[in-house]
Amino acid sequence: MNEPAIGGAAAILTARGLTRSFSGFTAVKNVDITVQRNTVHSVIGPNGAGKSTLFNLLTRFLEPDAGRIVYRGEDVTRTPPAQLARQGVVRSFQISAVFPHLTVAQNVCVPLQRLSGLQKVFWRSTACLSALDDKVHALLRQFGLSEWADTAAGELPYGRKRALELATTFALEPDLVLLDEPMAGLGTEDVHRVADLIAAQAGTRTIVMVEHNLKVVERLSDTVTVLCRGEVLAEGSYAEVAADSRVLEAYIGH
Ligand SMILES: Nc1ncnc2c1ncn2[C@@H]1O[C@H](COP(=O)(O)OP(=O)(O)OP(=O)(O)O)[C@@H](O)[C@H]1O
Repeated sequence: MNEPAIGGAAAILTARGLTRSFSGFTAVKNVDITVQRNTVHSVIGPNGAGKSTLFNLLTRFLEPDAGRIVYRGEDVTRTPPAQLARQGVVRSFQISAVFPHLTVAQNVCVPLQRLSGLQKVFWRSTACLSALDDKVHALLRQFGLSEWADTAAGELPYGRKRALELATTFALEPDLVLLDEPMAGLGTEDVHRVADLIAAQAGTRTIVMVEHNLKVVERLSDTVTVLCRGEVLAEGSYAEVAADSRVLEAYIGH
């Protein structure tokens, strides 16, 4: 059933009044969020602010105690995560798991195969690669992985593995991608490289990102929502929220 366009016509995902408690402790409290199509929307906040809980609620990995979620005009508050993924909401990195014993090219082939609707699983053979060769190699180029095509994914350096996770996520041509701390564990050089990869996708996809690296948030985000103690403390451009004294206090307080 189509819902009235809460959040405006350009909104792709809206949540209203999202609330979730654990054993009497409210981790996410009455959160409203509106994600505009083809923007990068980051969720930041001090440790324990409720970012992961919100992320899990939006991707339907957690049930809300209250509130509703609307995706492209449809109420998805109770939609199972797998169905939401089929509707174009793809979450890294849990869904786009990397298979360590497959090569990088074979890993990219898996989601492409799913997308193309091929019935049989050919990923151990060369059949898949020849059928989807051009697409595989275009994706590998796009994500800086061409020279690693024949390397087993498990042997990739950490930063390249993150690039592969992104490649398999974006291979599914999602309308909305949710990235959970894409810079976690990366060294400075890899942070720049992975941020470049995400920046290259921005504008043609909608990206929601939970991220601790504020430099990356500043560079990539159109909108930033700041959570503190489970509630929305501030929202706006990075410059706007960074200039908000309550945001500074929340970070210093932690
Ligand atoms: N499954 C759970 N059971 C009990 N408490 C939980 C659970 N998940 C989260 N919490 C609590 O909810 C609060 C918010 O946690 P959450 O992981 O969402 O915060 P976060 O902002 O992602 O933190 P971090 O930046 O440290 O990852 C924390 O106090 C946490 O201990």
